[in-house]
Amino acid sequence: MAGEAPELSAQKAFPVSWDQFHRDCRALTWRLNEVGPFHAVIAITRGGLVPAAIVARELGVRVIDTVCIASYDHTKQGDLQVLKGVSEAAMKLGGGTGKGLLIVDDLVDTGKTGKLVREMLPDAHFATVYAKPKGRPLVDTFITEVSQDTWIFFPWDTALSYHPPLRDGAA
Ligand SMILES: O=P(O)(O)OC[C@H]1O[C@H](OP(=O)(O)OP(=O)(O)O)[C@H](O)[C@@H]1O
Ligand SMILES: Nc1nc2[nH]cnc2c(=O)[nH]1
Ligand SMILES: [Mg+2]
Repeated sequence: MAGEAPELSAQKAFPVSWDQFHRDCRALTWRLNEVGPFHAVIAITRGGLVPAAIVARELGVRVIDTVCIASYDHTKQGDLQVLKGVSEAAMKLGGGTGKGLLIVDDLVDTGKTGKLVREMLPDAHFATVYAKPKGRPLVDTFITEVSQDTWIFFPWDTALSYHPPLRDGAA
């Protein structure tokens, strides 16, 4: 069933800069360091790639795999498609159930993506940088919760742009 996020304009915007995202990923790593050690990091692409790189570097993990899932077309979520599953090597490192593996994503919203990956790796630790209330129960470790009607804008999706002066009627 395709879930529809309310139109972007109706939502609160939560823009995140590279600097803020890097600091939030480091904060996530401080928490994960209490839970580890991990044999491998599994990034849920594409949003999990940047946090996975930062977390792996901070935790000294050198085996990084991906689970490639497509579901959102901008703000609308369609059916989830698994384009690539967990590699055999990573599966083996996790004893077939994900034990000692760390799944990383940028955020959990409805929780559908997290649920699908948890079914693949039930004993893995699932971490995201941000979480919305609906998806929060799926996540083992996260840094910041935002409201369900917030749309997070990640640094790789945005750019600095010109904003006209207030006197010229800028919002
Ligand atoms: O909890 P959910 O409602 O399932 O939403 C969370 C997922 O949505 C986004 O990915 P998206 O599917 O947009 O793909 P992308 O990471 O390649 O941008 C985000 O990176 C999470 O993976
Ligand atoms: N960029 C972005 N992608 C999402 N996918 C599901 N929720 C979100 C969100 O809040 N921001
Ligand atoms: Mg994603």
